[in-house]
Amino acid sequence: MSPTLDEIRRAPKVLLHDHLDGGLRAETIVDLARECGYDRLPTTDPGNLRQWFEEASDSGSLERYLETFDHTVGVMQTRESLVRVAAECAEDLAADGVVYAEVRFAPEQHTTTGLSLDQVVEAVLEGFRIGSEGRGIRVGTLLTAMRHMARSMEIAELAVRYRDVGVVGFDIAGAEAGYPPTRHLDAFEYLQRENAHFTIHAGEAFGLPSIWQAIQWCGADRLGHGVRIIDDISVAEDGTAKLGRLAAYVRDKRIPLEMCPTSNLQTGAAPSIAEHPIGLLRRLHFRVTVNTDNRLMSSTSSSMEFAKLVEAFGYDWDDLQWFTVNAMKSAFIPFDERLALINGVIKPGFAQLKWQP
Ligand SMILES: O=c1[nH]cnc2c1ncn2[C@@H]1O[C@H](CO)[C@@H](O)[C@H]1O
Ligand SMILES: [Zn+2]
Repeated sequence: MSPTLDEIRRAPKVLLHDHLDGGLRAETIVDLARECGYDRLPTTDPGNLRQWFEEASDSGSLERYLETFDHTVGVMQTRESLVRVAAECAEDLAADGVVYAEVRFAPEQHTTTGLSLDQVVEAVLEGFRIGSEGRGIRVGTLLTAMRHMARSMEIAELAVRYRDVGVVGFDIAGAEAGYPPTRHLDAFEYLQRENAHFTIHAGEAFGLPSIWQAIQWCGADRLGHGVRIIDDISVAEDGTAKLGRLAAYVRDKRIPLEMCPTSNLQTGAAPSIAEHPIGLLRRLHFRVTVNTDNRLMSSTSSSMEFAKLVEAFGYDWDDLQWFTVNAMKSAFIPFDERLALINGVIKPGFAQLKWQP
């Protein structure tokens, strides 16, 4: 019997790729816009607004997809709004059965009314603390630098400054084509010298050169999306696969792929769930993880991403546990803490679901 959406919601899940400014509740956007006088929302009806985000994000282009963030970022410019959005994020993830999450956002985008980068980070950390308390979830924060801007070194330093109080890593995001990761090489080299962890959005809207740079020039610990790694894999008619040197390196080194199936359909990175590279990459035992990217824009959740994969690929509980353990192994928190979650929470949780009458 394949796992149902309701059962999947009860499974202990791990989420490594989720944007804070891509996961707001529509009601909250409307409230915050009213409070801060933001008057550019396409509609102030929460139901219509939710639908607007989903449709506007479904353009087949990453650049157009990213335009919708003007509205979420636009209402996240005060300490109170950042605390609220982060607290609700933790609550929503916990309600979906996520036990460990790494949520990312770009501090540099939240300073238009005068907050300092430190104040922005402190507000978000406070919100995650409030929203996680007593809900059986742990939330780590990733600080993102925008790849078209030139503040990555500052943001990398910010991530190191807050590493002991909830920030677990660093990322770059934004339009990929025209903005290769090597533009930010100084930031990545600094993080490596500081023994800090980072992931890079690569191989989503641009191909193998972006993935190659992220890994071999910048030293990324994980890849955000990384779907285009399939351009370096050829599959014969009998199903046997031949890996090129880069794909082989990614698999041999167990470099985690933060895959986000629904988001990829919207930005045109994959044609359908059934044809999504995740099917092949899972079969070839790449270290694949399953993520939401932007729950608002994609109208999704961790459970829904899993449910779609179950439907398209016939995955069972063992597959879902494999994705989940992969994600926990790939988290940026210390090894002993990852192990404790795998053995103390994830394996017992899945065992209970697998053996229920
Ligand atoms: O899938 C994606 N690819 C690249 N950039 C993204 C994606 N989703 C969101 N952002 C960008 O990351 C910023 C910080 O969270 C968002 O404001 C958005 O511009
Ligand atoms: Zn992303």
